[in-house]
Amino acid sequence: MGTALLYDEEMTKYKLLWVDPACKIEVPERLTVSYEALVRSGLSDRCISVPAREASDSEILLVHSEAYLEAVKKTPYMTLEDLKEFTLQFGDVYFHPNIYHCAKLASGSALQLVDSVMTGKVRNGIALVRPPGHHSMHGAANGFCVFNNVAIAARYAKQKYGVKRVLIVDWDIHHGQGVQYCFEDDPSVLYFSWHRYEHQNFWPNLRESDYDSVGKESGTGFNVNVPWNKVGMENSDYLSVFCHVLLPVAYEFCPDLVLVCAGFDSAIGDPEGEMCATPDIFAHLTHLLMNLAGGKLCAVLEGGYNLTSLAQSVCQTVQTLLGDPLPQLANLRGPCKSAIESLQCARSAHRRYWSFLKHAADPPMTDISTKHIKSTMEEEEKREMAEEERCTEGKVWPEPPERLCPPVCSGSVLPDDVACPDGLKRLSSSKDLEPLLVSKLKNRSRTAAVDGDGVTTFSRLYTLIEKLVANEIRNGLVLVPDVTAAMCVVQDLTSDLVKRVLVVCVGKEKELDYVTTDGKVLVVQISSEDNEEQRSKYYIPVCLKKGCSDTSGFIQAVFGLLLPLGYEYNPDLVLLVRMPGSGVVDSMWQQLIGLLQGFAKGHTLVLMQVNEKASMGSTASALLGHPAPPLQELQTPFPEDGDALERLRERLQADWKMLQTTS
Ligand SMILES: CC(O)(O)NCCCCN
Ligand SMILES: [Zn+2]
Repeated sequence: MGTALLYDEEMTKYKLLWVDPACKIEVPERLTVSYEALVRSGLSDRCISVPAREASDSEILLVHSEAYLEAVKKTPYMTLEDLKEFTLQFGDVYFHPNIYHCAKLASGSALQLVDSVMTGKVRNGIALVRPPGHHSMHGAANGFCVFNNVAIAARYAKQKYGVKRVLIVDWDIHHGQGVQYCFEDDPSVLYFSWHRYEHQNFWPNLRESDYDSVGKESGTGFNVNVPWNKVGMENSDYLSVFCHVLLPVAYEFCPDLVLVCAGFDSAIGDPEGEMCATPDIFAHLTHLLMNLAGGKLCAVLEGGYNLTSLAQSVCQTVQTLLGDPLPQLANLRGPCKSAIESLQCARSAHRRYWSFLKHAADPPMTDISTKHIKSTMEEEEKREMAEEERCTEGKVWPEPPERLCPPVCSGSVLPDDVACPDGLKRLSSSKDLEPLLVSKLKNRSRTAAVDGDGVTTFSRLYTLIEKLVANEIRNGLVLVPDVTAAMCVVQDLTSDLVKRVLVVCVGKEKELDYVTTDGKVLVVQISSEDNEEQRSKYYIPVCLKKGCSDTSGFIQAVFGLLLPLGYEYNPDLVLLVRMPGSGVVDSMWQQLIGLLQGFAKGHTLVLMQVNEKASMGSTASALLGHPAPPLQELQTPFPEDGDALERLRERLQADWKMLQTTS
């Protein structure tokens, strides 16, 4: 299924008609540069164009009061003076004779997007709209927003499609207080927002934007705020919050629909955010949400005021929605001190509501919600300040790398008597291996026979790896008689082809004897085996008491450990090995394959034993980019597992900065 794109140039036909420094950045060009970038890059042609429409009164009244709607209805007939007068009652927003029309189109576009996704016409989509929505409230316009597009869409989805649970992810750099107020007592809508806060010194300066606003009454726990108390946040900070706060909660919540308040003022160069995350981060943020709700994701534009980074960020988001390979994110050095404090506060504020955060540490000693920034700046903060100057001063960043789609998505190497799953391209060995390599393989692999077909298998394997590295194929599935032997072979074959291989080993393995210490290979093993004494920087065993069949423990290990490690290690190839008898549940297996596609431009090599070929279909489906089915109702993870994972993280965080969640 495809990706919907909603855009209507009518929404460019309003602008600020008087002098107001707070509002001058909200210009029509925001929409035109975004759309034109999609056209120029060829991305718009790959989307399914869906027309905008006006939201009806009853749809707008799902969120707003009649009094407010009636008042806004009068604005098209107001004189300039009346419009100025009318505007004075609201904060940081302006009105225009045509803005009511555009606000109805913006909300209606969000509803069109929900219809397209919920009826299965498309898998996901984005609506390029203005005016934005997430600040507008029941009876008030605010922060350039007139109607709350995403809040209306959430209520509409519940009413029209009986959606039970809606996740709203707000990655705009401002707090969408309008959304928070709308759903804070509603357990069916989980609202997550990060936002520039600076201890309440940044607009809209609300006490309730802090991490301790967790929702109220039956909605307690369903409002997650992550305040940024410093500017200059980078890709590491954003990914850490996704891995250590949002994703565990989102997976436990198990939404039927994901709505994104897609504001791009959280990107580098934006005058409002003053952050340093690069536009390609949105490729990864989008990707990390795409395996929730069976892939049903609706992104609605909110803010974004640097026309260059806005256009780039929109393209990165759409390209991921279309299923293209992700760009590699280089040198992620882990969250900064301030981000860790925010992370730790948000996790500890929510640990009583979300079993995946149950083992989160206590809040930091320093009370970060005090209004006044500490007078004395520690050494670290001085250094960060210097870092910020350099980063926002420069306001230059590299153009996001091109994300080329390999001609073949998934290749397979299978025994001749095994049928190739639909969509996979069976590889035959293009050439025989050099005798030298064959002899190396012979004495390397422990299986007695690297007999005839063994060598054939190895040469096919080599061909597949060569094509992955050459980006002729995105990913591959390999079925072999003995995964352990094959693992060694792959190590040998890849050692001179790629710099870094992330090996994810699912299930226990007799002995893992090929772990390197030079960092060319990082092995993360998830099993019921407690190989703690063998642990080293590049061999990380994760023990689950009940093994891989315990999906709760498994998903916790994936978000709390595997993903942060993977981002920091930044491999050029991912080798995912499914040990026989691992017991991993198929939906979890597909989720894992989906998530691992975020690394190495999607170059994932899945190694399975022939006797597990029953799982080949679901493996192929995940490799071909189909969204993984939602995980069944997740039980509370076993306490010993959650505890062990926290301890393991604390021990590893000296070597791996992306594992830090405590200051
Ligand atoms: C949509 C938005 O969050 O970008 N609006 C920002 C308004 C800032 C007012 N000072
Ligand atoms: Zn914003």
